Amino acid sequence: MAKLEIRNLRVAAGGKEILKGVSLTVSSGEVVVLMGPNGSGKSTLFQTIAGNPKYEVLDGDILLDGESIKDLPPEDRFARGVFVGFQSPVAVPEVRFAFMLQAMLNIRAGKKLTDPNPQALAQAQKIAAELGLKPDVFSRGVGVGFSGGEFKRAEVLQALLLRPKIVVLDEPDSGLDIDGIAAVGKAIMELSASGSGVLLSTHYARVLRFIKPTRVYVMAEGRVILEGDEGVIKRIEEVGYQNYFREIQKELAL
Ligand SMILES: Nc1ncnc2c1ncn2[C@@H]1O[C@H](COP(=O)(O)OP(=O)(O)OP(=O)(O)O)[C@@H](O)[C@H]1O
Repeated sequence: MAKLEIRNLRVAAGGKEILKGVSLTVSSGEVVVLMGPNGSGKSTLFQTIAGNPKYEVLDGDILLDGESIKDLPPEDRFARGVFVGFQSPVAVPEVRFAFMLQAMLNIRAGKKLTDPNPQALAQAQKIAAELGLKPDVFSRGVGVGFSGGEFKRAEVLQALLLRPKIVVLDEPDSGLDIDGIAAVGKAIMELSASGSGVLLSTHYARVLRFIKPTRVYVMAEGRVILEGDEGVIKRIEEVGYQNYFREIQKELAL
């Protein structure tokens, strides 16, 4: 049973404090959804979980299975089983996508980066087909010429291959056509059913056609202001964030 715990995290970037005390958890088998208006701090949280050095932790902690990973470099967090898929992944033209997948699996299996791993590649191609990812991406540089939807599918492909303890996905439904959302939604449920804990951000209730969230957190201005269930996502979609915030303020005042 794995657990990622974000404890009262305060984070600065570009000289200003962006996260102002964020706490949340995600455990094996859970699908936890993070929502919040543009600029509320969701991507900042995910970058901090990944260990991007541009994001400075001022206070608080990130615990994996009770141990702090806050000061570990990104590759060690990955090796311990934390996989983060970004909102706008970067292209790495020098590395073929097939080589990167093979290298990731080799690292995890304690093999050399360059060891041939035909079974892994065959498995990756099978999953890619299920995700609707065209076979030619394997021979291209990582992300080179990938469409928005191909980027998202490629990230989910990596998660499905690796089966990490914790999968963090920043807007996995953005840029996807409806078949892509269905394929990625199915993959997210499969990941949680097989024991990964999934934390994802989204702006839209349409994901609910394909995923069943365990819990929903809502962020505003660098803080988690609310924890609820999928009803929160539906209500936000109906009335918008600002009206929703006014509604819950009224409720809290009653
Ligand atoms: N490296 C940085 N330097 C300066 N400001 C930053 C940096 N990274 C993020 N910010 C600021 O922090 C705030 C939160 O941004 P963040 O990308 O985390 O929001 P978000 O909730 O993911 O938004 P969106 O829904 O638009 O993706 C924004 O005001 C953003 O401009």
